[in-house]
Amino acid sequence: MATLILTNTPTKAHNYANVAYCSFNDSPNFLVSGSYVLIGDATVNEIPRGHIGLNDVQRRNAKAFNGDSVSVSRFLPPPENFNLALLSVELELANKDGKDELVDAILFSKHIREYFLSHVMTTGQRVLLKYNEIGYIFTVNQVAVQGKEKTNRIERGMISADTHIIYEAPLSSGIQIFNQREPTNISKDKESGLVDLERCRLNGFINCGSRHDHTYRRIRLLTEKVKVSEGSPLVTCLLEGPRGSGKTAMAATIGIESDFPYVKIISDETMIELSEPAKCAQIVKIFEDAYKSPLSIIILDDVERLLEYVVTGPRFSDLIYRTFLVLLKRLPPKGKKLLVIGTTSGVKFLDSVGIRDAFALTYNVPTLKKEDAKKVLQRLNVFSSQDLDSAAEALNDMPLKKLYLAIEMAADGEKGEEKINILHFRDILRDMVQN
Ligand SMILES: Nc1ncnc2c1ncn2[C@@H]1O[C@H](COP(=O)(O)OP(=O)(O)OP(=O)(O)O)[C@@H](O)[C@H]1O
Repeated sequence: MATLILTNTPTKAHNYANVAYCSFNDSPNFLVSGSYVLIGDATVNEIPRGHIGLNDVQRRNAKAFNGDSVSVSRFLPPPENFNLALLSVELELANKDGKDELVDAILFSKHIREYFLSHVMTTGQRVLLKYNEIGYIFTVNQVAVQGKEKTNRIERGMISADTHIIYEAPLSSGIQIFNQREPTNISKDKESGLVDLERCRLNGFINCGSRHDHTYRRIRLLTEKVKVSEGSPLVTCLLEGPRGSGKTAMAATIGIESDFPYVKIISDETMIELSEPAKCAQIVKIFEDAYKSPLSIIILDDVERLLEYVVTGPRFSDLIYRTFLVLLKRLPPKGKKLLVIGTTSGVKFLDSVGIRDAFALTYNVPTLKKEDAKKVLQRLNVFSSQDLDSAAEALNDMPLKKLYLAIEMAADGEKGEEKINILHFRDILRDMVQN
């Protein structure tokens, strides 16, 4: 046990970390008041010897002020498993300026696990962190160490890549949490798959009119059929439509909303910088992992891009092509069911090489008609009611991606204004069409 004098963190930038700071000469690996872990590489020269630097939240939690002496003892993790299976926290905003925040539990947990990997969390501890440029504080309510979920005595453990985090946010906190799942309902495989899927619908998933909705319902129905049907254990379908019409977001939403234990997206992004054979190996591995789960969904996003299709030059990868042909026909083992959803904006090409036929069904995801665009604009609430029809008219036959782009560009030029000026919006659209 040692006594150190309390001071600030070296700079404000050091506030957003779950560490305490001390002089290089003072020993690292301390635990303050049973709560804070001091990690070795956080020691900095700006803290005088014999002092310990804590942020505001830590000081308040320790009920101590700058200049106070605090007792600090060396903390040694127990030799047995110390990783947290479960961390339950209460979330609040560090600065309450009246603005509400929507927090995606899956993405937020990923951030916490990466940022605080190997940090020790103790019941009652309050941690300040920054996420998407917003300051949050979480208070640790409950912890459970792997293999010791039933023991109430353990009140601390270390965050690992497998720690499942549960959030509570009182109504008054201004935080709304979504995508929160019970730990037992979700496998690690599904959770990592869901993170990739959530990235495909960063704008959420809103109703884009009856034609989109029709396709969406058809695919939903397919997932139900796969679940209950005694027929083929493999169902394959293709979502085709113009670039940016919303195919990926639709397939991702089907995956996220399904209760299938294994859901994975295969896209160019998930296989970046891999060689052709490595890509094939990864694709085969994903299918083989799916065969182990009773119910799986695999999304093949942008099939022509996965095939490395280019309009000029060597046209596509023969190796990936043959891999797809095999996998789209191979039946999962007995008792396992798989739904494969492909997306494409190059259906003619897929037709010409016989890949389209490998999918049992094809559905269209169209551009927006003006009544669809109006629905989306109403939801986004960026035009005054008298400009709504005119804006929707200008967007007739546009893919959703262009609608979002045009709105973003128009809103950029309207800093401080609540609604977008329709004339400015039309100018932007005209430029986009001309380019
Ligand atoms: N229903 C929806 N609600 C809200 N945003 C959506 C919806 N569908 C698509 N988007 C958004 O529109 C943009 C384009 O969607 P998406 O990438 O799914 O289109 P795509 O047809 O797969 O495009 P590409 O052909 O380029 O692969 C994305 O920013 C996406 O988040």
